[in-house]
Amino acid sequence: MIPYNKRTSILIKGATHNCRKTDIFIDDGKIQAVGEGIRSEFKSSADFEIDAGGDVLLPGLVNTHTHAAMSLLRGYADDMILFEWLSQKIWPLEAHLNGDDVYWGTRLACLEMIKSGTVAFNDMYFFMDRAADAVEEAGMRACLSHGFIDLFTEEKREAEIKATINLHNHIKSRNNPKLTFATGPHALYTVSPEGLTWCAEYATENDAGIHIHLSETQQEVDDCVKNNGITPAAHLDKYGILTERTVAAHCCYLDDSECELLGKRKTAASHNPASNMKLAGGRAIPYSALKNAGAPVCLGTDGCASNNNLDLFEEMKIAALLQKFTTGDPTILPAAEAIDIASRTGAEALRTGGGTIAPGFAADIILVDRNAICQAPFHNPISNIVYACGGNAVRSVICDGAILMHDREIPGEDAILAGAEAAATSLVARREEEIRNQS
Ligand SMILES: C[C@H]1O[C@@H](n2cnc3c(N)ncnc32)[C@H](O)[C@@H]1O
Ligand SMILES: [Zn+2]
Repeated sequence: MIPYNKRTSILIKGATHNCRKTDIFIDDGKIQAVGEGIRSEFKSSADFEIDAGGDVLLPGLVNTHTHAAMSLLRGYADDMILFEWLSQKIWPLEAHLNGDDVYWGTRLACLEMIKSGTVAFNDMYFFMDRAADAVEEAGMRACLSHGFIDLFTEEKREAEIKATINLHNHIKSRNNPKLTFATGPHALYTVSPEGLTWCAEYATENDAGIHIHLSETQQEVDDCVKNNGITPAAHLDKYGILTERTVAAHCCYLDDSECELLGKRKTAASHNPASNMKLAGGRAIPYSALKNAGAPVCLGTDGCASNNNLDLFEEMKIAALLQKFTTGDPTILPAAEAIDIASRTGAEALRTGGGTIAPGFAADIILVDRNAICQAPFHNPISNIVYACGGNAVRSVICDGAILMHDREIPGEDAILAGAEAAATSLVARREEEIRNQS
């Protein structure tokens, strides 16, 4: 019997780590020991053993920008310009969302993320108490934020403040260390200065994260400079949004001084290359400038309506290729660094305690199939993982010392697929009925 979703003491034997055979012992949700031949020392302490058979051991991946329940909108609206896509298709459909939709959409998203080696994610959406149900049942870690959109009116701002405080209280009441809270000011074009200030102050008072979209398009930059006389990052900084607890998604159009500012504030930039390419944002994140400025760069998928999946293996490859292609420099963002931005830097930004394979770190780890086609030949498993493998090469996932997937099995998968399919069908039907009534 596999003890799914329950903390256990686990001995993993014969994994490949840093090109060497290694064992790893996990207990109390933490990595206790890593090394060749530690099995004799820990054999009697382990409740469960996994024979890794050479599978590649990696830190669990961290998706630093998602709207998980948008998995229900996968394929609903593609091939459009960002603002038209949001205002004509996505927001009118989202107006019909209810808590059950968010529950099923987040269940589906968690299933997809676990299947592709992700253990933690940073999520901004609505009805987030129901997202919390889904995350908890899946056994993952998540930082949850209510998408705060006041559209520059005081009435909406009051409602968003209430929703944010309610979510914070709800998460505290669950008393689950794997669930954390962030304020979620959507973007500078949807949130007033008063709203931004409130989100910044509330997060700082509560030592919470801040999750925001930043500098996704040229339009956002042009409008910000026209309306405020300063660049988007400077605008957010004016209202206290750029902190070391902040994750800013996209960051495509940051200029050098904005990269310096993120570096100074230690604000993490979440790179979402697939979404940027699909929505044709027109520019890749200034990866080297951010890195040189000391700003942590991490990786995210964005929602399933603009990606259209949650596979961070694909995202690592796209990130590496996009940097190489746009800079003309094939040495930029090498494979090991792509894995680093998909795991360690994200774990640090979300303060999960994981992201590194060493004693004392959270037992958030994955095993990638040694016998997958993408690992043949086995010259360089790190290269294979970034440039050849997809998330379906992941065999096992452990989060907080609990097994979430073993040999690609996750309990309840069929019921999740059925529940999500039904929720998506009903959501679109409600929107279609509205369209019929309007015409
Ligand atoms: C939280 C809110 O963010 C919206 N959303 C989803 N994808 C993007 C994007 N690339 N840029 C801006 N907003 C986005 C969701 O549709 C939701 O309305
Ligand atoms: Zn987004």
